[in-house]
Amino acid sequence: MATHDTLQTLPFPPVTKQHILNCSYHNWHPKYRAITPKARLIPLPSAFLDYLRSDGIVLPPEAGDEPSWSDNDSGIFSAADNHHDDDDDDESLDPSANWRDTHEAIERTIEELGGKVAPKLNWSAPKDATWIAATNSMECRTPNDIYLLLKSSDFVTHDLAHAFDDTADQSTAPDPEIAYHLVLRKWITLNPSVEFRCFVRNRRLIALCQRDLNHFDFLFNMQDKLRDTIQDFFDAKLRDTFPDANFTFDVYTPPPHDKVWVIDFNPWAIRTDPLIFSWMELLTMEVPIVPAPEETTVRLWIAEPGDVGGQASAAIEEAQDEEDIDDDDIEEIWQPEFRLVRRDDPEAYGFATPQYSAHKLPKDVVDASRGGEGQLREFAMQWEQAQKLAEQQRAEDSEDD
Ligand SMILES: Nc1ncnc2c1ncn2[C@@H]1O[C@H](COP(=O)(O)OP(=O)(O)OP(=O)(O)O)[C@@H](O)[C@H]1O
Repeated sequence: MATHDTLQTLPFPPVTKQHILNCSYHNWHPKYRAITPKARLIPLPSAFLDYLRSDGIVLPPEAGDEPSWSDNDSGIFSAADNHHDDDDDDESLDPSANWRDTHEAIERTIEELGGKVAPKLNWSAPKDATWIAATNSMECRTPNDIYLLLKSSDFVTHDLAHAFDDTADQSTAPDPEIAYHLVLRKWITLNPSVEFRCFVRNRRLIALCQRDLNHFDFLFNMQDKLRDTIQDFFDAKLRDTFPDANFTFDVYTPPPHDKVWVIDFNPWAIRTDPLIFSWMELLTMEVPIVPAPEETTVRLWIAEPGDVGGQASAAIEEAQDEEDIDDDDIEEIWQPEFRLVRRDDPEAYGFATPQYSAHKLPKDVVDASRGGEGQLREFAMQWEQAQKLAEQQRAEDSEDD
Protein backbone atom coordinates (compact mmCIF):
# COMPACT_ATOMS: atom_id res chain seq x y z
CA MET A 1 0.00 0.00 0.00
CA ALA A 2 1.27 3.47 -0.80
CA THR A 3 2.03 5.66 2.09
CA HIS A 4 0.61 9.17 2.21
CA ASP A 5 4.11 10.42 1.51
CA THR A 6 4.48 8.35 -1.65
CA LEU A 7 1.15 9.55 -2.94
CA GLN A 8 2.22 13.12 -2.50
CA THR A 9 5.62 12.81 -4.12
CA LEU A 10 4.85 10.71 -7.21
CA PRO A 11 3.90 12.89 -10.16
CA PHE A 12 0.71 11.10 -11.18
CA PRO A 13 -1.86 12.98 -13.19
CA PRO A 14 -5.09 13.08 -11.16
CA VAL A 15 -6.85 9.72 -11.02
CA THR A 16 -10.61 10.21 -11.19
CA LYS A 17 -13.52 7.92 -10.40
CA GLN A 18 -14.14 7.74 -14.14
CA HIS A 19 -10.63 6.37 -14.70
CA ILE A 20 -11.38 3.63 -12.21
CA LEU A 21 -14.74 2.87 -13.82
CA ASN A 22 -13.15 2.65 -17.26
CA CYS A 23 -11.06 -0.27 -15.99
CA SER A 24 -14.07 -2.16 -14.64
CA TYR A 25 -14.50 -5.40 -16.56
CA HIS A 26 -18.16 -4.72 -17.33
CA ASN A 27 -17.24 -1.37 -18.90
CA TRP A 28 -14.46 -2.50 -21.22
CA HIS A 29 -15.52 -6.06 -22.01
CA PRO A 30 -18.28 -5.29 -24.54
CA LYS A 31 -15.77 -3.34 -26.64
CA TYR A 32 -12.97 -5.88 -26.43
CA ARG A 33 -14.92 -9.12 -26.26
CA ALA A 34 -13.29 -10.45 -29.46
CA ILE A 35 -9.78 -10.09 -28.04
CA THR A 36 -10.34 -11.52 -24.57
CA PRO A 37 -10.59 -15.16 -23.49
CA LYS A 38 -14.20 -16.31 -23.32
CA ALA A 39 -16.07 -14.82 -20.37
CA ARG A 40 -19.61 -14.26 -19.14
CA LEU A 41 -20.80 -11.50 -16.82
CA ILE A 42 -23.51 -11.96 -14.25
CA PRO A 43 -25.02 -8.77 -12.75
CA LEU A 44 -25.06 -8.98 -8.98
CA PRO A 45 -28.11 -7.91 -6.96
CA SER A 46 -27.66 -6.11 -3.65
CA ALA A 47 -28.68 -9.24 -1.69
CA PHE A 48 -25.69 -11.07 -3.17
CA LEU A 49 -23.39 -8.14 -2.42
CA ASP A 50 -24.66 -8.15 1.17
CA TYR A 51 -23.74 -11.83 1.34
CA LEU A 52 -20.23 -11.12 0.06
CA ARG A 53 -19.82 -8.29 2.55
CA SER A 54 -21.15 -10.22 5.55
CA ASP A 55 -18.81 -11.70 8.14
CA GLY A 56 -18.15 -15.40 8.22
CA ILE A 57 -18.43 -17.89 5.41
CA VAL A 58 -21.69 -19.78 5.15
CA LEU A 59 -22.09 -21.67 1.90
CA PRO A 60 -25.40 -22.70 0.33
CA PRO A 61 -26.18 -26.41 0.65
CA GLU A 62 -25.11 -28.52 -2.29
CA ALA A 63 -26.83 -31.61 -3.60
CA GLY A 64 -25.91 -34.56 -1.36
CA ASP A 65 -24.30 -32.23 1.14
CA GLU A 66 -22.93 -33.76 4.28
CA PRO A 67 -21.83 -31.57 7.16
CA SER A 68 -18.32 -31.71 5.78
CA TRP A 69 -16.68 -29.44 8.33
CA SER A 70 -17.70 -31.56 11.20
CA ASP A 71 -16.11 -29.68 14.06
CA ASN A 72 -16.40 -26.37 12.25
CA ASP A 73 -13.83 -24.50 14.23
CA SER A 74 -12.79 -23.07 10.88
CA GLY A 75 -15.67 -20.64 10.81
CA ILE A 76 -16.60 -21.96 7.36
CA PHE A 77 -19.99 -23.59 7.16
CA SER A 78 -22.08 -25.29 4.60
CA ALA A 79 -25.70 -24.43 5.35
CA ALA A 80 -26.28 -28.18 5.56
CA ASP A 81 -24.32 -28.11 8.81
CA ASN A 82 -27.20 -26.21 10.35
CA HIS A 83 -29.83 -28.66 9.28
CA HIS A 84 -32.37 -29.70 11.93
CA ASP A 85 -34.84 -32.50 11.31
CA ASP A 86 -37.85 -30.54 12.40
CA ASP A 87 -36.76 -27.36 10.75
CA ASP A 88 -39.20 -25.48 8.65
CA ASP A 89 -36.93 -22.50 8.25
CA ASP A 90 -34.32 -24.22 6.10
CA GLU A 91 -34.62 -21.39 3.62
CA SER A 92 -33.36 -18.87 6.14
CA LEU A 93 -30.30 -21.06 6.71
CA ASP A 94 -29.49 -21.11 3.03
CA PRO A 95 -27.69 -17.83 2.31
CA SER A 96 -28.65 -18.09 -1.35
CA ALA A 97 -32.37 -18.00 -0.52
CA ASN A 98 -32.43 -14.27 -1.29
CA TRP A 99 -30.43 -14.53 -4.51
CA ARG A 100 -31.56 -17.84 -5.92
CA ASP A 101 -31.69 -16.49 -9.49
CA THR A 102 -28.07 -15.40 -9.26
CA HIS A 103 -27.03 -18.76 -7.83
CA GLU A 104 -28.79 -20.55 -10.66
CA ALA A 105 -27.32 -18.21 -13.28
CA ILE A 106 -23.87 -18.99 -11.90
CA GLU A 107 -24.57 -22.73 -12.08
CA ARG A 108 -25.77 -22.46 -15.68
CA THR A 109 -22.84 -20.29 -16.71
CA ILE A 110 -20.25 -22.68 -15.25
CA GLU A 111 -21.85 -25.42 -17.32
CA GLU A 112 -21.97 -23.25 -20.43
CA LEU A 113 -18.26 -22.50 -20.05
CA GLY A 114 -17.32 -26.16 -19.94
CA GLY A 115 -17.49 -26.85 -16.20
CA LYS A 116 -14.43 -24.90 -15.01
CA VAL A 117 -14.16 -21.13 -14.56
CA ALA A 118 -11.86 -18.44 -13.16
CA PRO A 119 -13.94 -15.85 -11.26
CA LYS A 120 -13.39 -12.16 -10.63
CA LEU A 121 -15.36 -9.10 -9.63
CA ASN A 122 -15.34 -5.82 -11.58
CA TRP A 123 -11.63 -5.22 -10.99
CA SER A 124 -10.09 -8.00 -8.96
CA ALA A 125 -9.62 -11.73 -9.07
CA PRO A 126 -9.32 -13.55 -5.71
CA LYS A 127 -5.66 -14.44 -6.34
CA ASP A 128 -4.86 -13.95 -2.67
CA ALA A 129 -7.38 -16.55 -1.53
CA THR A 130 -6.34 -19.61 -3.55
CA TRP A 131 -4.87 -21.17 -0.42
CA ILE A 132 -8.38 -21.89 0.81
CA ALA A 133 -9.50 -23.68 -2.36
CA ALA A 134 -9.22 -27.45 -2.62
CA THR A 135 -7.47 -26.98 -5.99
CA ASN A 136 -5.09 -24.41 -4.51
CA SER A 137 -5.92 -22.26 -7.56
CA MET A 138 -8.70 -20.04 -8.88
CA GLU A 139 -10.24 -22.93 -10.81
CA CYS A 140 -13.90 -23.23 -9.77
CA ARG A 141 -16.32 -26.00 -10.69
CA THR A 142 -19.27 -25.12 -8.45
CA PRO A 143 -20.92 -21.91 -7.23
CA ASN A 144 -19.65 -22.72 -3.73
CA ASP A 145 -16.04 -22.84 -4.98
CA ILE A 146 -16.63 -19.30 -6.23
CA TYR A 147 -18.27 -18.01 -3.04
CA LEU A 148 -15.47 -19.46 -0.90
CA LEU A 149 -12.81 -17.69 -2.95
CA LEU A 150 -14.65 -14.37 -3.22
CA LYS A 151 -15.46 -14.22 0.48
CA SER A 152 -11.89 -15.07 1.47
CA SER A 153 -10.22 -12.46 -0.72
CA ASP A 154 -8.95 -9.07 0.46
CA PHE A 155 -8.66 -8.03 -3.19
CA VAL A 156 -12.37 -8.65 -3.73
CA THR A 157 -13.18 -6.80 -0.51
CA HIS A 158 -11.28 -3.83 -1.95
CA ASP A 159 -13.58 -3.85 -5.01
CA LEU A 160 -16.60 -3.93 -2.72
CA ALA A 161 -15.60 -1.29 -0.24
CA HIS A 162 -12.73 0.82 -1.54
CA ALA A 163 -13.07 1.09 -5.31
CA PHE A 164 -12.75 4.87 -5.34
CA ASP A 165 -10.20 5.30 -2.55
CA ASP A 166 -7.53 7.91 -3.26
CA THR A 167 -9.25 9.33 -6.32
CA ALA A 168 -8.72 13.03 -6.99
CA ASP A 169 -12.45 13.77 -7.07
CA GLN A 170 -13.07 11.88 -3.84
CA SER A 171 -14.59 14.83 -2.04
CA THR A 172 -15.90 16.84 -4.99
CA ALA A 173 -18.01 14.25 -6.79
CA PRO A 174 -20.41 11.70 -5.28
CA ASP A 175 -19.41 8.07 -5.80
CA PRO A 176 -21.11 6.78 -8.93
CA GLU A 177 -23.25 3.69 -8.50
CA ILE A 178 -21.14 0.64 -9.34
CA ALA A 179 -22.87 -2.01 -11.43
CA TYR A 180 -21.23 -4.99 -9.73
CA HIS A 181 -20.78 -8.06 -11.89
CA LEU A 182 -19.40 -11.50 -11.34
CA VAL A 183 -17.07 -12.26 -14.22
CA LEU A 184 -16.76 -15.94 -15.02
CA ARG A 185 -13.94 -16.73 -17.43
CA LYS A 186 -13.72 -20.10 -19.09
CA TRP A 187 -10.83 -21.80 -17.34
CA ILE A 188 -7.70 -22.04 -19.41
CA THR A 189 -4.39 -23.42 -18.31
CA LEU A 190 -2.30 -20.29 -18.64
CA ASN A 191 1.44 -20.40 -18.84
CA PRO A 192 2.38 -17.55 -16.47
CA SER A 193 5.73 -16.96 -18.22
CA VAL A 194 3.96 -15.36 -21.20
CA GLU A 195 1.67 -13.03 -19.30
CA PHE A 196 2.83 -9.42 -19.54
CA ARG A 197 1.85 -6.08 -18.02
CA CYS A 198 1.96 -3.15 -20.45
CA PHE A 199 2.18 0.52 -19.53
CA VAL A 200 0.59 3.18 -21.72
CA ARG A 201 1.40 6.83 -21.23
CA ASN A 202 -0.16 9.42 -23.45
CA ARG A 203 -1.46 6.71 -25.80
CA ARG A 204 2.02 5.31 -26.29
CA LEU A 205 3.15 1.90 -25.12
CA ILE A 206 6.20 2.93 -23.14
CA ALA A 207 7.08 -0.20 -21.17
CA LEU A 208 6.15 -3.81 -20.60
CA CYS A 209 7.30 -6.59 -18.33
CA GLN A 210 6.59 -10.09 -17.11
CA ARG A 211 3.67 -10.46 -14.73
CA ASP A 212 5.08 -13.53 -13.06
CA LEU A 213 8.28 -12.57 -11.31
CA ASN A 214 10.16 -15.81 -11.84
CA HIS A 215 13.12 -15.98 -14.17
CA PHE A 216 12.34 -17.72 -17.47
CA ASP A 217 15.47 -18.17 -19.55
CA PHE A 218 13.70 -18.88 -22.84
CA LEU A 219 11.95 -15.49 -22.83
CA PHE A 220 15.20 -13.70 -23.63
CA ASN A 221 15.38 -15.30 -27.11
CA MET A 222 11.79 -14.37 -27.83
CA GLN A 223 11.94 -10.86 -26.47
CA ASP A 224 12.01 -8.97 -29.78
CA LYS A 225 9.26 -11.02 -31.34
CA LEU A 226 7.06 -10.65 -28.28
CA ARG A 227 7.63 -6.91 -28.13
CA ASP A 228 6.70 -6.49 -31.80
CA THR A 229 3.63 -8.66 -31.48
CA ILE A 230 2.35 -6.81 -28.44
CA GLN A 231 3.19 -3.41 -29.93
CA ASP A 232 1.28 -4.25 -33.14
CA PHE A 233 -1.65 -5.49 -31.10
CA PHE A 234 -1.69 -2.32 -29.02
CA ASP A 235 -1.52 -0.10 -32.11
CA ALA A 236 -4.30 -1.95 -33.89
CA LYS A 237 -6.73 -2.66 -31.08
CA LEU A 238 -6.20 -0.45 -28.05
CA ARG A 239 -4.27 2.74 -28.75
CA ASP A 240 -7.14 4.76 -30.12
CA THR A 241 -10.06 2.96 -28.54
CA PHE A 242 -9.42 2.88 -24.79
CA PRO A 243 -11.16 5.88 -23.22
CA ASP A 244 -8.07 7.11 -21.34
CA ALA A 245 -4.66 8.21 -22.58
CA ASN A 246 -2.88 6.69 -19.59
CA PHE A 247 -3.59 3.15 -18.46
CA THR A 248 -2.07 -0.29 -18.07
CA PHE A 249 -3.21 -3.54 -19.61
CA ASP A 250 -2.32 -7.17 -19.08
CA VAL A 251 -1.94 -9.60 -21.93
CA TYR A 252 -1.45 -13.28 -22.52
CA THR A 253 0.44 -14.49 -25.57
CA PRO A 254 -0.18 -18.22 -25.93
CA PRO A 255 2.21 -20.33 -27.99
CA PRO A 256 3.24 -19.86 -30.79
CA HIS A 257 3.15 -16.29 -29.45
CA ASP A 258 1.73 -14.57 -32.50
CA LYS A 259 -1.66 -13.84 -30.93
CA VAL A 260 -2.41 -11.57 -28.01
CA TRP A 261 -5.31 -11.74 -25.58
CA VAL A 262 -6.26 -8.93 -23.24
CA ILE A 263 -6.71 -10.21 -19.72
CA ASP A 264 -7.36 -6.97 -17.86
CA PHE A 265 -7.01 -3.19 -17.73
CA ASN A 266 -5.77 -1.24 -14.73
CA PRO A 267 -5.66 2.48 -14.00
CA TRP A 268 -2.53 4.59 -14.34
CA ALA A 269 -2.41 4.94 -10.59
CA ILE A 270 -0.42 4.00 -7.54
CA ARG A 271 -2.88 1.18 -6.78
CA THR A 272 -1.65 -0.68 -9.89
CA ASP A 273 1.41 -2.80 -9.24
CA PRO A 274 4.25 -1.65 -11.53
CA LEU A 275 5.96 -5.03 -10.99
CA ILE A 276 9.60 -4.86 -12.18
CA PHE A 277 9.34 -1.13 -12.85
CA SER A 278 8.86 1.61 -10.31
CA TRP A 279 6.16 4.20 -10.81
CA MET A 280 8.77 6.94 -10.68
CA GLU A 281 10.55 5.33 -13.64
CA LEU A 282 7.33 4.98 -15.60
CA LEU A 283 6.25 8.52 -14.89
CA THR A 284 9.53 10.08 -15.90
CA MET A 285 10.78 7.67 -18.57
CA GLU A 286 12.15 9.40 -21.66
CA VAL A 287 9.91 9.01 -24.66
CA PRO A 288 10.70 10.24 -28.15
CA ILE A 289 8.24 12.66 -29.61
CA VAL A 290 9.65 12.77 -33.10
CA PRO A 291 12.81 11.84 -34.99
CA ALA A 292 14.55 14.87 -36.56
CA PRO A 293 14.74 14.02 -40.29
CA GLU A 294 18.08 15.63 -40.99
CA GLU A 295 19.72 14.04 -37.98
CA THR A 296 20.03 10.47 -36.87
CA THR A 297 19.37 11.32 -33.25
CA VAL A 298 16.01 11.32 -31.59
CA ARG A 299 14.58 14.22 -29.68
CA LEU A 300 13.41 13.20 -26.28
CA TRP A 301 10.65 14.45 -24.13
CA ILE A 302 10.75 13.91 -20.41
CA ALA A 303 7.57 14.02 -18.44
CA GLU A 304 7.13 17.01 -16.23
CA PRO A 305 5.79 16.04 -12.85
CA GLY A 306 2.04 15.89 -13.15
CA ASP A 307 2.00 16.28 -16.92
CA VAL A 308 1.77 13.06 -18.79
CA GLY A 309 -1.18 14.16 -20.79
CA GLY A 310 -2.04 17.30 -22.66
CA GLN A 311 1.26 19.06 -23.18
CA ALA A 312 3.06 16.03 -24.53
CA SER A 313 0.35 15.21 -26.99
CA ALA A 314 0.21 18.84 -28.14
CA ALA A 315 3.99 18.76 -28.59
CA ILE A 316 3.79 15.63 -30.74
CA GLU A 317 1.09 17.09 -32.94
CA GLU A 318 2.99 20.33 -33.36
CA ALA A 319 6.20 18.51 -34.26
CA GLN A 320 4.38 16.30 -36.70
CA ASP A 321 2.74 19.28 -38.39
CA GLU A 322 6.05 21.06 -38.74
CA GLU A 323 8.15 18.18 -39.90
CA ASP A 324 5.63 16.04 -41.68
CA ILE A 325 6.48 12.93 -39.74
CA ASP A 326 3.92 10.34 -38.83
CA ASP A 327 3.66 7.83 -36.03
CA ASP A 328 5.09 5.01 -38.14
CA ASP A 329 8.43 6.83 -38.46
CA ILE A 330 8.60 7.16 -34.73
CA GLU A 331 7.81 3.50 -34.16
CA GLU A 332 10.60 2.44 -36.51
CA ILE A 333 13.34 3.88 -34.39
CA TRP A 334 11.96 3.68 -30.90
CA GLN A 335 10.72 0.76 -28.87
CA PRO A 336 9.10 0.43 -25.49
CA GLU A 337 11.30 -0.91 -22.74
CA PHE A 338 10.62 -4.61 -22.28
CA ARG A 339 11.90 -5.82 -18.94
CA LEU A 340 12.34 -9.50 -18.14
CA VAL A 341 13.41 -11.00 -14.86
CA ARG A 342 17.09 -11.93 -15.04
CA ARG A 343 18.43 -14.96 -13.26
CA ASP A 344 19.85 -13.09 -10.31
CA ASP A 345 17.46 -10.18 -10.14
CA PRO A 346 16.55 -9.26 -6.60
CA GLU A 347 12.95 -8.90 -7.82
CA ALA A 348 12.86 -12.52 -8.92
CA TYR A 349 10.88 -14.85 -6.75
CA GLY A 350 12.53 -18.08 -5.91
CA PHE A 351 10.24 -20.79 -7.22
CA ALA A 352 9.51 -21.77 -3.66
CA THR A 353 8.32 -18.33 -2.57
CA PRO A 354 4.56 -18.00 -2.70
CA GLN A 355 3.04 -14.80 -4.10
CA TYR A 356 0.53 -12.69 -2.13
CA SER A 357 1.93 -14.20 1.04
CA ALA A 358 0.88 -11.16 3.04
CA HIS A 359 -2.69 -12.25 2.38
CA LYS A 360 -2.15 -15.84 3.33
CA LEU A 361 -1.36 -17.95 6.30
CA PRO A 362 1.91 -17.61 8.20
CA LYS A 363 4.86 -19.08 6.32
CA ASP A 364 5.38 -22.03 8.65
CA VAL A 365 1.77 -23.06 8.16
CA VAL A 366 2.09 -22.84 4.38
CA ASP A 367 5.43 -24.65 4.40
CA ALA A 368 4.12 -27.37 6.64
CA SER A 369 1.17 -27.92 4.35
CA ARG A 370 3.29 -28.70 1.32
CA GLY A 371 3.14 -32.38 2.24
CA GLY A 372 -0.02 -33.33 0.46
CA GLU A 373 -3.15 -32.27 -1.32
CA GLY A 374 -6.03 -30.87 0.62
CA GLN A 375 -4.05 -30.46 3.79
CA LEU A 376 -4.19 -26.70 3.54
CA ARG A 377 -7.86 -26.69 4.43
CA GLU A 378 -7.02 -28.59 7.55
CA PHE A 379 -4.29 -26.11 8.37
CA ALA A 380 -6.75 -23.32 7.69
CA MET A 381 -9.04 -24.77 10.32
CA GLN A 382 -6.20 -25.13 12.80
CA TRP A 383 -5.10 -21.58 12.06
CA GLU A 384 -8.61 -20.24 12.67
CA GLN A 385 -8.71 -22.15 15.93
CA ALA A 386 -5.33 -20.80 16.99
CA GLN A 387 -6.56 -17.29 16.17
CA LYS A 388 -9.63 -17.78 18.31
CA LEU A 389 -7.57 -19.07 21.21
CA ALA A 390 -5.20 -16.11 20.89
CA GLU A 391 -8.20 -13.77 20.83
CA GLN A 392 -9.62 -15.45 23.93
CA GLN A 393 -6.27 -15.21 25.65
CA ARG A 394 -6.03 -11.49 24.82
CA ALA A 395 -9.54 -10.92 26.16
CA GLU A 396 -8.67 -12.75 29.37
CA ASP A 397 -5.43 -10.81 29.69
CA SER A 398 -7.18 -7.49 29.29
CA GLU A 399 -9.77 -8.51 31.89
CA ASP A 400 -6.89 -9.26 34.28
CA ASP A 401 -5.40 -5.78 33.69
N1 LIG B 1 -9.56 -17.68 -18.12
C1 LIG B 1 -8.62 -17.92 -17.23
N2 LIG B 1 -8.33 -19.17 -16.84
C2 LIG B 1 -7.37 -19.40 -15.91
N3 LIG B 1 -6.65 -18.44 -15.32
C3 LIG B 1 -6.90 -17.17 -15.67
C4 LIG B 1 -7.88 -16.83 -16.63
N4 LIG B 1 -7.90 -15.49 -16.78
C5 LIG B 1 -6.95 -15.02 -15.95
N5 LIG B 1 -6.35 -16.01 -15.28
C6 LIG B 1 -5.26 -15.88 -14.31
O1 LIG B 1 -5.70 -15.06 -13.28
C7 LIG B 1 -4.73 -14.05 -13.02
C8 LIG B 1 -5.41 -12.83 -12.46
O2 LIG B 1 -6.36 -12.34 -13.39
P1 LIG B 1 -6.59 -10.78 -13.53
O3 LIG B 1 -5.40 -10.13 -14.11
O4 LIG B 1 -7.86 -10.58 -14.24
O5 LIG B 1 -6.74 -10.40 -11.99
P2 LIG B 1 -6.55 -9.03 -11.27
O6 LIG B 1 -7.08 -9.18 -9.91
O7 LIG B 1 -7.11 -7.94 -12.11
O8 LIG B 1 -4.97 -8.88 -11.21
P3 LIG B 1 -4.15 -7.53 -10.96
O9 LIG B 1 -4.66 -6.94 -9.71
O10 LIG B 1 -2.73 -8.01 -10.89
O11 LIG B 1 -4.43 -6.68 -12.17
C9 LIG B 1 -4.07 -13.84 -14.36
O12 LIG B 1 -2.76 -13.34 -14.19
C10 LIG B 1 -4.06 -15.23 -14.94
O13 LIG B 1 -2.90 -15.93 -14.53
